[in-house]
Amino acid sequence: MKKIVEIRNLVKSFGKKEYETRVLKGINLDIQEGDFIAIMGPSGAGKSTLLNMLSTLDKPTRGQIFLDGEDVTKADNKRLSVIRRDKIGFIFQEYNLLDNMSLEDNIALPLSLNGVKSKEVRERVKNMAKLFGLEEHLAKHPYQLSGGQKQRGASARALITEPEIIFADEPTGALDSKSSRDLLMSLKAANDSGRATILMVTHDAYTASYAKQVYMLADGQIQCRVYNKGSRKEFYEEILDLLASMGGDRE
Ligand SMILES: Nc1ncnc2c1ncn2[C@@H]1O[C@H](COP(=O)(O)OP(=O)(O)OP(=O)(O)O)[C@@H](O)[C@H]1O
Repeated sequence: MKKIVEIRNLVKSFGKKEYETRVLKGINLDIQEGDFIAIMGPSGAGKSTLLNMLSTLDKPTRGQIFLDGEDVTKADNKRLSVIRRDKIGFIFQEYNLLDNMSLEDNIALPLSLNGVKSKEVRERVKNMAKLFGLEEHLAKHPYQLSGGQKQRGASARALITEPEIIFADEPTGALDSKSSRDLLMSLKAANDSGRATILMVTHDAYTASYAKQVYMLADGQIQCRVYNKGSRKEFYEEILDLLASMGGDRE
C-alpha cells in the first residue's frame, strides 16, 4: 500500500513565552492509500489544529508532514497552492458551494479550472453525481437543495479531481441523521471502491463508525486507535465505550 501522508513529531504551539500553549505535543501518524480515518477527541484537543496543518492551511511549530513523499512544511505558497489543487480534496461543515452556479457546474468547477475538456468533465460529473445520488439535482442551484444534498454536492466536488486525500472537517455537523447517513454511505462507497482515502474530524460516534480506523486525540497526543473489524454497529458501540472510558458521556 502506498503511504500518502507521513506525520513526524508534529508540534504546534500558540502564543509566545509565558503565554505559550502547546496544543499538539509530538504527533506521529501515517495515512496509507485506502484508509478512512476518523479523528475524535474532546473539545480543545487540537483536532482542527491538526487538520489545518495537514491541509497546509497552517504551519507547525516543529516536525514534518510528508504528502506523497514531499515535506509540505517546507513548501512555499506557490507550491502549496498547487499541492492543494492537485492532491487534496476538502469537505467543510459549511458546504461552500457557489450559489450563482448549478450543482453540475459547482461539481465540475475544479476540473474546468484545470482545463479538462468539457466532454470529459460532463462524464466525470455524471459518475460522481451517481455515486452521491445527485443525478436528478444537477440542474438545480444550491439554494434549491437541502443541506444533505448540498453536502453530497460539496463532497462530489472534493472527489472529482481524484485527489490523493480528502480532508473532512465535521462533514455531518450541520446535517440531520438521515442526511448524515446518506453522505456517510456515499463516502464509504467511494472509499470501498478505491476512489478516496479519507481523514475526517468528528465529534460524533455515529459518523466515526463509518470509518475504518478511529484515532483519539487528547492532551496533544494520539491516545489510542481502534479499528473496525467488520460490523459498523459493533464499531459504533466500541467507539462509545472508548469515549466513556476517556471521560466523555456515553449517549
Ligand atoms: N490561532 C490560535 N491562537 C491561539 N490558540 C489557538 C489558536 N487556534 C487554536 N487555539 C487553541 O488550541 C486548542 C485546540 O484548538 P482546536 O480548535 O484545534 O481544538 P478542537 O479539538 O478542534 O476543538 P473543538 O472540538 O471544540 O472544535 C484550544 O485550546 C484553542 O483555544
